[in-house]
Amino acid sequence: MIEFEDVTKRYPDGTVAVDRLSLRIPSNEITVFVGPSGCGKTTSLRMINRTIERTGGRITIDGEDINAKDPVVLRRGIGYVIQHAGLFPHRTVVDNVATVPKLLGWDKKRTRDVAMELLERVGLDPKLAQRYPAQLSGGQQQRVGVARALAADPEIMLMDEPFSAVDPIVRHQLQEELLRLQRDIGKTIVFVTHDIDEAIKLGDNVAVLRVGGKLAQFAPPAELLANPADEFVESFVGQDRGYRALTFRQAEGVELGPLPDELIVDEAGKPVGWSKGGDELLPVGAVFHRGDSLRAALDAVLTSPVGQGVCVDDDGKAVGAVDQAILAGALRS
Ligand SMILES: Nc1ncnc2c1ncn2[C@@H]1O[C@H](COP(=O)(O)OP(=O)(O)OP(=O)(O)O)[C@@H](O)[C@H]1O
Repeated sequence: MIEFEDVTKRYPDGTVAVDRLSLRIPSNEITVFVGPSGCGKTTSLRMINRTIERTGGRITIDGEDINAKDPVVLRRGIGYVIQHAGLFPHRTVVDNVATVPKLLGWDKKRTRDVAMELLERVGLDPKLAQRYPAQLSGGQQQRVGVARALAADPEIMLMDEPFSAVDPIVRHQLQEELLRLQRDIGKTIVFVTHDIDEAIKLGDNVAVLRVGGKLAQFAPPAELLANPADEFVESFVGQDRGYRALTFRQAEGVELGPLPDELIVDEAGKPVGWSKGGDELLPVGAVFHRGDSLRAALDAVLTSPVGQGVCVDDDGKAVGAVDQAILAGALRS
């Protein structure tokens, strides 16, 4: 656990970037710092690896004050990923990933093996290993940045707006991959973003900061959406928070109706379209799985041309349908 106790950062010009911040960042989970520009997110993050020194309070990792450690030793146990990846332009991809293992004096073979394995883990084709950063797309560079931060197998990963500089589609992919990776590696990740949707999607816990570096709320995303602590948090999480809160409600409890006769399925039972009587088929619309959220179920109903959302099992076989009336009942409960 990383604990902030009354942590303050006052820059030499008098700016108070972080003001008596107290919070506990649980191990092996993703904690997101979110808030408007200038609210002290980056300052808070960088005080953890002491690339910015706090001016008041205490930060401990597993009970030990980080100031009791040599900063170089401290940073070896903490991976750091930044916007635009910050790769070394004159080193190949594999050499970039191998940066810290080389500093630690690992032998060549082990270093290379670990670097290649990590490239694969973050979803990069091994063929890219010998390229230089400028020969990669922005999304690929970010993946290399994540692989480099993971190379020495640190307990903690600090990620400062790592996905802000890529387009929305790549950003979505990188977010999904981070969640997948985290299911395997279970690191303590502290992630900074100004995007509340990203915070809600990635965070096990979200710390909302307000300008002046004060903590407005620290809570799991579902709690943040359901019970914003004050007007600032409420306006920051957005107008459609009720709808977005459905992301955290399981569709599992929704009673499925029978498959309508108009739904045409193939021989494996997978939905192929809605029959209009003749040969023409209307598209199925979005489908949802049993374990999906109520938001996915609602989306299926809204995108279905006949107002019936199709539920499928793990093999893609249609197992039931829901309509507005069934969903309305689920929402009321
Ligand atoms: N070296 C510095 N000297 C003086 N003030 C600074 C310094 N670095 C940052 N600040 C100020 O501290 C406050 C917090 O900055 P910080 O970069 O931590 O915010 P942020 O929430 O990460 O912002 P953004 O989302 O825009 O990156 C801002 O008012 C900023 O201008």
